[in-house]
Amino acid sequence: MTIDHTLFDTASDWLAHTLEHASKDITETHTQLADGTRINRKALGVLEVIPPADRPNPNNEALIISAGVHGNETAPIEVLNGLVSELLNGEWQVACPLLLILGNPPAMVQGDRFTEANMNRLFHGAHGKPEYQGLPEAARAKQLEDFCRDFASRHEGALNHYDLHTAIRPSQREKFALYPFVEGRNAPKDQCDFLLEADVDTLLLQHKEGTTFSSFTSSQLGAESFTIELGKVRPFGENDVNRFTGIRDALRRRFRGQPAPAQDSDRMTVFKVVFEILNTGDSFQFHIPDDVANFTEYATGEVIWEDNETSYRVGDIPESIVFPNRKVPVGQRVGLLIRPLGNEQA
Ligand SMILES: O=C(O)CCC(=O)N[C@@H](CCC(=O)O)C(=O)O
Ligand SMILES: [Zn+2]
Repeated sequence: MTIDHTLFDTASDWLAHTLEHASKDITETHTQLADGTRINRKALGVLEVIPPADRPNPNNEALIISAGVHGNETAPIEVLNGLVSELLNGEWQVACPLLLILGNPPAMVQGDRFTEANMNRLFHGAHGKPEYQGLPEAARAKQLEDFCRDFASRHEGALNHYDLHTAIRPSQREKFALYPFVEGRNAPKDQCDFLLEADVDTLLLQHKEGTTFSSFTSSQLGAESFTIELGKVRPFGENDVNRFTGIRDALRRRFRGQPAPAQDSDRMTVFKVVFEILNTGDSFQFHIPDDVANFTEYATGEVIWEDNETSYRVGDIPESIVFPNRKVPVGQRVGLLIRPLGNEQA
């Protein structure tokens, strides 16, 4: 492959460059591909890709794609890096503006979810809270917000953001997406069809605004945004690439501005979040075992968590757990309880 070395110095690709320079400040660099596409390396792990002005953008859109907001969620990082290599290698031409982000390079080097604080709780302005001052993840979350705001202001067309993750636990539904809550907004059919194209057949509707990256772009920038869970956390090099061809091919198709293939929308299973379990402090007890899979269902009456004031029991309709994780700081999410959409009675 031919690589433009003004972009990545002597590194073999974008990911190698990002890992090599993870703890350094690097300057913005601009380059142009032979076909006139401009590529701006805006900061470490952040590329803006701008097609020539006279190239049609048939889907009339601008895309923000992020991976590695959690440093140990490596499969989507490898997918995005592979697409960047294809583009730089001239294998296809890009049709729409792209902002491509590898979120947390120092955590990627360590192979950890984060170094000092969970960056996906620091968006939507949360990075400014006093308790996060001086933490690297707070500075990075602010920087990424600024890049996204600037990108949104300079490019026309529908703004979309897909924040790609993998989950800590095994999952009864391997691939699923979360739709951030915005009052009055419903997930559009074309977005659900894109998820199906990417082999993501389960959608969780959030019930309130959060401090995740996708919640920020959705609420503050008016983007159609999703957090997408694509499988299970594994170290670099240990991912089965065959499990990620759906998202790779669907993103490549969007980057190229090609039309969406038809989908059978009935294949999408939709859940809504009914309760966000938070670590309430010293007396908090979580009754879900550490090794339980995402989407494990709990029957009516089962006690899920309790503290000195509250005992949370499943209501008249069974509820399933997603993202169980007791090892979070006080005030943060220990898990989500969900129900299939349509079971509205209870
Ligand atoms: O497996 C887990 O427990 C976490 C996987 C993960 O990082 N999920 C995201 C979801 C963000 C959202 O709710 O949109 C996260 O926890 O940040
Ligand atoms: Zn994650």
